[in-house]
Amino acid sequence: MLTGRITDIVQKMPKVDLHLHLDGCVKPDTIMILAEEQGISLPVTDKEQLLPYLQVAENCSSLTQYLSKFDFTVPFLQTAEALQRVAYEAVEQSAGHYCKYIEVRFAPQLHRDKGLSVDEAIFWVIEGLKQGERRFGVKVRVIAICMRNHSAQANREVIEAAANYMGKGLVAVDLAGDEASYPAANFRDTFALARKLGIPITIHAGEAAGPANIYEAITHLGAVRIGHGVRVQENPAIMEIIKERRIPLEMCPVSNIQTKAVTDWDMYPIKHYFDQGLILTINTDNPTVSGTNITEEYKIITEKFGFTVPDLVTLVMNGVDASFLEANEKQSLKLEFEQLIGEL
Ligand SMILES: O=c1[nH]cnc2c1ncn2[C@H]1C[C@H](O)[C@@H](CO)O1
Ligand SMILES: [Zn+2]
Repeated sequence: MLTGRITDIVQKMPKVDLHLHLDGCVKPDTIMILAEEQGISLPVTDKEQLLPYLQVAENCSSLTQYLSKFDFTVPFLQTAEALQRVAYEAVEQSAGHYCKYIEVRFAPQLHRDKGLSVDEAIFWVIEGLKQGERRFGVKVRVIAICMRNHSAQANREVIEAAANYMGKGLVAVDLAGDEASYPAANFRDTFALARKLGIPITIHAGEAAGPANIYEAITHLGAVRIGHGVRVQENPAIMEIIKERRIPLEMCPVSNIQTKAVTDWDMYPIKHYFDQGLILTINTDNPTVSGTNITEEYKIITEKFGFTVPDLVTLVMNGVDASFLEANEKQSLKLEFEQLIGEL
């Protein structure tokens, strides 16, 4: 158990969340409302019963099983109103955990069943996020995701639309989905276009497949951050490159255990990576799907691995440093964090 003091610090500490999926943080209440509004019938009548449809079970055994939860939620997120609403609520939820900056990611191509264009999907998500930004005082940016199981053309559309929103709320592009079935090397052309258009890149890698994907992501796709990267230790040479180049890993502890990036908490290499000098950031991935929140993530790693308060501060500040904000914005955020941390 953590002492009261450290629990208090974990709670009140200003935080960032750099790896947060929009469709992974929809509240059960909101699904009930969206179902009613959109005339979609639900398999259950109250929100407690709804939770198992949205959240992975204790015995989740793979990333593909984990990803199946999104099949339930995504059909509710096909309109401008729904996207705007869940984006706003993502900010609200993060604000409740003292997040001062978040990067919300989503895959525009998953939200087009009712006729939205890629551009419109991005527009409405940014609208909701901006509304949340103003209301809750959290700085927010968006990351557009290309999906591994989508065509090169579909992913090209995402990159092209993302380019139009650079400087207008969007800061980067990503690749997500079934990593084991679709290696990073399949996406060289997609991310060559992102580089050509000057869009920063983060890539989910080393979660459901080995470090070769991490190597591919940083050397060929141009990733400057890695989503998860949990399995990098399987290749010490690649781990050395990640360390040498100071590539931040967006670790999402609860999700990483659920997807079986490692078998269990005893095998989770977070403290080892930290002690080795890798640049780690702590994030939620999918609060609803994983049944987590950012406070819980910090609590768990502190409890299980003995991170000290100065370690936690390092992890938080790593997040500020690794953000895709402009240099001057990052500098102001850093100062704000230093001040807030000093007051703890
Ligand atoms: O942890 C993840 N790994 C790979 N793909 C993921 C993860 N969490 C969510 N996704 C997928 C499922 C969502 O529908 C999609 C867009 O947010 O991204
Ligand atoms: Zn993710």
